[in-house]
Amino acid sequence: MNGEGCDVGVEFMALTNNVISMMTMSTRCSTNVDETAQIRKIARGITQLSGLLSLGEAFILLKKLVDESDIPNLPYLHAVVKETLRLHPSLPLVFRKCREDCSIKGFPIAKNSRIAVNLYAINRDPNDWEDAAEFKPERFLINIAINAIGHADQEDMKVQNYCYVPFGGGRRGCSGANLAISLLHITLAASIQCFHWKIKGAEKVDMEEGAGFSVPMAHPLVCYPILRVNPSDLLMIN
Ligand code: HEM
Repeated sequence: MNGEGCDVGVEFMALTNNVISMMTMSTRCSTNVDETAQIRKIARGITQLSGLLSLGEAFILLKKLVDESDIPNLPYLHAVVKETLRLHPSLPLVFRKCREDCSIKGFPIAKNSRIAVNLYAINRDPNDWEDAAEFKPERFLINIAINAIGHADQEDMKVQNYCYVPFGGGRRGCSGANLAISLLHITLAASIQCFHWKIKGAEKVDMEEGAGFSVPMAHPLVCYPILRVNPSDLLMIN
């Protein structure tokens, strides 16, 4: 599952990207808490072992339409969303005005200067990220595992150290980050659970980046949903 050359990874990355641009989609409100813990453990195991290829199948093991209560048990989904936002932040540049004279890495910045902070470059800095330009959701799984045994979450440290900044940072950081993340997870999870995605006219998604302030895809993603599981059948099981 390493690298942007991986078909499935790239497909999902593009799909996640697409979901990011559909942030207005509403999410279903969860009313049921189905404690199928064993099934969730199996799903999680499969998801971790086989990566994205099995994600849809793992979801089917849940035997119900995935909802918010399942999201904490889907580490690979978290990892894919995180990695996609790392490589393709929706807002690659943010701007600040300096309130006083300062210096950044030895460069003097005069009071009232306007500076652009390159989030895109920070998220791909090879000093902070191994194989920085590659799509490797697994890098976040390692940290989830570390977290599970009670050590500090390295990715949280990266957020604190401003190495991972898809939502900007500081006082003017994105105030919708939590909402965005939860919408992304649930929308992506349900899209994967219920549909196979066929890419129009290609086997692989072309992730080449085009020109523009938001660094859009050079070749916009067009894909067709093919029913894997009927969502209303899953809802009836609930
Ligand atoms: C994946 C989805 C999203 C991404 C990647 C994203 C990213 C960002 C970034 C990079 C900034 C600039 C932060 C900075 O200057 O340091 C920002 C600002 C902001 N975002 Fe988001 N955002 C997302 C979704 C949302 C949503 C869903 C909402 C609201 C419901 C939202 C509300 C805001 C607001 C109000 C600001 C301005 C904050 C300020 O200037 O104080 N964002 N966002």
